[in-house]
Amino acid sequence: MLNKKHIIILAFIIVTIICYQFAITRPYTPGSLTNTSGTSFGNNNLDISELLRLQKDLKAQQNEIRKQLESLKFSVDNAEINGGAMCELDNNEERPRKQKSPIPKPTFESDPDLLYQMQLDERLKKTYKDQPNTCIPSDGKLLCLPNFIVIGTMKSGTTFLDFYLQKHPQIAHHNKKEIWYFNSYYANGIKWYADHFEQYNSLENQKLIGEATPFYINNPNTAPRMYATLKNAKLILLLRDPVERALSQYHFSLQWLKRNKQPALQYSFEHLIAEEADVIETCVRGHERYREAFAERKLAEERGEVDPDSTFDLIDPYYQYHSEKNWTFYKDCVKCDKCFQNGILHTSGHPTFGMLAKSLYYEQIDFWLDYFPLSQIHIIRYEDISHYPEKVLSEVEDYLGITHNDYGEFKPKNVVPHDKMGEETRSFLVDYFRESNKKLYKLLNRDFNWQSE
Ligand SMILES: Nc1ncnc2c1ncn2[C@@H]1O[C@H](COP(=O)(O)OS(=O)(=O)O)[C@@H](OP(=O)(O)O)[C@H]1O
Repeated sequence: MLNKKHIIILAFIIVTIICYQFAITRPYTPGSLTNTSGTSFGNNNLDISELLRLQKDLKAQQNEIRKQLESLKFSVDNAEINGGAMCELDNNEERPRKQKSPIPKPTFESDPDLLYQMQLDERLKKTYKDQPNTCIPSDGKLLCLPNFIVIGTMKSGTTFLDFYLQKHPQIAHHNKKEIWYFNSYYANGIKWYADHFEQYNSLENQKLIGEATPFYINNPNTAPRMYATLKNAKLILLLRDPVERALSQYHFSLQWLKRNKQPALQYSFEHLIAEEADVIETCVRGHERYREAFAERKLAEERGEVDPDSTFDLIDPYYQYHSEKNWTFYKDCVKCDKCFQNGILHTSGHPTFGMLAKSLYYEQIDFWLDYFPLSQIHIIRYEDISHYPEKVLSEVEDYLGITHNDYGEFKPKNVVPHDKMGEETRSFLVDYFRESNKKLYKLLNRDFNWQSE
């Protein structure tokens, strides 16, 4: 009588023979034997109908072998269950009985299609990304653009975040943190933009691409351009207590002007913020007057009181006063109709401009919401970076759909040492940002716990 060992050896021999059979009767793969015109291939010179007949025969043989294999496996399994009990008695060992289902489940041996499907699934998994595909074909290669973009704000830890994300194994390297494509170099085109990032020639094992330009958030051209180019990109926005952010920008500006051999700033922080507050007020007020006057003019034209071809002049004393100063950010503001509507002065990227305006977060985000939904903007509270850097990074990783990385020790980046501001200035600024902060907390349904009182 056959014992378990014999059955297993026999089964092994049979399986080996069957595997050999499979190897020589592999399933027909479209494209391997025929071309699109249906003509014959190779040295055998077989025609297509003969090939199809052969394929049918092989499939039938294959099915027959598969059936035999299943019944053989079934009897081996049963013998193993029964024989197992005997072995337990022979060896006087306690061994748990195997709970085998009498109906065999499909395995690789019994179903080569299953093996193929699993291999395919594995391959698809490798190329699957929970990220928008931001690659386009160009000159026979893939041109890949960012999947995520840190859009601001200036002086809120963007260098820190970018530095550590660049250490993540699933993030591609860039040749610089701030590319300024959407605010300043848009005309250079996407090839120029893509050249700043490590590129790939296949979707397999592709990394995520990202950059961090803090001036994107406050430039009125950026959101529409970004929407037109990368409307599915994941956006990241860091926000710092607006009062502290403004002071940090001032000190950074002093340093920047020196480093770039520019004339030093003539004014104190207090002087600049007072002046900017006046400009913002004027700018917004000036635009309101302009709109009112323009509406009146249109009515007068309709009533036939004014010749529509005559010029429409609005002499606003505030407007004139600030225009004469030729401030870049005032000119930007004049050009940006949408900014006026939001009551916000969008400022140029120059570090000395917009110490207040860049801290009016609600107004800036409100503008972006015309292009991107809030769910597409991951917001980080700057103050959490120093207290919980691991948490901040792991939340970013979750948002980007990448693994949690061990970054080692965290160190602050881009630090500009400076003194604290005076109490009077602080209370002016706290007051100045109160309304905007309130609206921000409501919009994001989140209390940033900045010094509001
Ligand atoms: N880990 C950590 N903890 C606390 N603070 C940190 C950290 N890393 C960077 N920083 C501070 O972030 C400020 C620089 O921000 P940015 O890199 O966004 O500046 S920039 O806009 O790119 O110039 C700058 O703030 P100031 O020093 O007040 O100017 C940095 O000191």
